[in-house]
Formats: sequence, C-alpha cells, structure tokens
Amino acid sequence: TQSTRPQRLLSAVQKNATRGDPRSVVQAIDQFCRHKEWAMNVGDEKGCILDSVVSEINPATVLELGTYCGYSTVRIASLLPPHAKLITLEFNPNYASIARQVIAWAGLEDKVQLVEGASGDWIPKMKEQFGVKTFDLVFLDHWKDRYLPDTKLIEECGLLTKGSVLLADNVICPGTPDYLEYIRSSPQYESQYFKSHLEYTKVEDGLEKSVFLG
Ligand SMILES: O=C(NC/C=C/[C@H]1O[C@@H](n2ccc(=O)cc2)[C@H](O)[C@@H]1O)c1cc([N+](=O)[O-])cc(O)c1O
Ligand SMILES: [Mg+2]
Repeated sequence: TQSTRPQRLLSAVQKNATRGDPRSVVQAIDQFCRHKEWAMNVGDEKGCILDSVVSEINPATVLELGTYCGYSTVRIASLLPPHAKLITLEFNPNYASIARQVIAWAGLEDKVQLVEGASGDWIPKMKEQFGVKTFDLVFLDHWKDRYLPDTKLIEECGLLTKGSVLLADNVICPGTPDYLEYIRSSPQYESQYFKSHLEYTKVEDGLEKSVFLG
C-alpha cells in the first residue's frame, strides 16, 4: 500500500535524526521538506521567530492548535523549562499517530500532551481535564478559519491572563484575514507582525504575536 507524506516524513526522521536530540529531528524534517517533499510545518525561517518568542516568554503552559507531524511541537517543547507543559490538539488520527512518534524520537514525551479531537470541543475542557488555569502561550497553526472562533472561545473560557501571548502562523499565506482584523483592532491585545516567508519557499508569510492585556 502507498505510504503517506507524513509517514515518509517520519521515516526521514528515524533515518536521519538522533534519538533524544530535538534539534536533529527539526533539521531532518527541514531537510526532507526542502529537498524531498514540501509539508506544512512552520519551517526553519518562521521557526527561528517561534523559538525567540518561546525563549522570551519562558512559558510554563503552552497550547498548540494543530500538531500535524509535530515539527513545531518539538521546536517549542525543546525550549521549555523543566515541569513546563505543552498541550497540542490534533484532529486527524493519522497525523496524531505520526506526531506521537516524532515527539518520542525527540525524547520529549514527558513535556507534551497530544490530545486528539477538535479544538472547539477541547478548549472548553482544558481546565477540568488537564488542570490548566491559563496559558502563557497559544500557538495557532490549525485550520485558518478556526483561528478567530477559537480565540474567542479561549477568551470566554478564561484561559488567558495579563501577558498571555497568542502567536499565529500563516497570517499572510494562506491568510487569516478575519483573525488579523479582530486581533489588530481589539483594545485587549497589543499585536506585532513578524514578516517572514512561507515555509521552504520565497512567498511572503509571517507570524502575528499578540499580547493579551487582561
Ligand atoms: O492549511 C494549513 N494548515 C492547516 C493545519 C491543520 C492541522 O491542524 C489540525 N487540526 C487540529 C485541531 C482542529 O480542531 C482542527 C484541525 C489538522 O488535523 C491539521 O493537522 C497550512 C497551509 C499552508 N499552505 O501553504 O497551504 C501553510 C501552512 O503553514 C499551514 O499551516
Ligand atoms: Mg502553518
């Protein structure tokens, strides 16, 4: 039977990356996507911006919307302080299975909780199911038409506190116009656009960082 692209990406990690070495896992995926098959990871260029935001916040609690193969999960988790927790939501069970193996290869299972299902269903359960009070960082990288409704849901569920940061991928390409309009015009956020490129291409894209003002 024909393999899938995520399966081929995982094979590239298992072949080229060192177990327990997150940076080698990130490098193996970037190599695969740049030279073999493009895939919708945040990538190396935007990934450096992600790294700098994570390092600046030094978050104790992170929510990632859209795991896919676990590339940004590994980037973020590898920078977290001890006892910090990353919860990542993945809707597609096939992607979730690959991501679990990528996260395990990086040796980051203890820092990551991968939850399978829809963001709209799980966000309201974060407090009761995972004992989360608020998130220090939310990384949005799932379906682009879900960024705005899920942000409103996160607000309604009281999952943000003064200083919480939303970091959104793809605000230019594929684009999240309704989210950008909302977050940039809201008095509750201070936003900043980090211009970059769509992963592994020369097309413009960028990350929008928004600090919740409480
Ligand atoms: O479409 C894009 N991303 C959608 C990602 C969706 C991911 O989020 C999960 N999810 C998890 C929870 C949910 O509730 C819903 C979906 C889906 O199962 C999938 O794993 C995209 C596209 C391009 N592009 O160039 O075309 C570039 C990018 O960087 C992108 O991120
Ligand atoms: Mg993306």
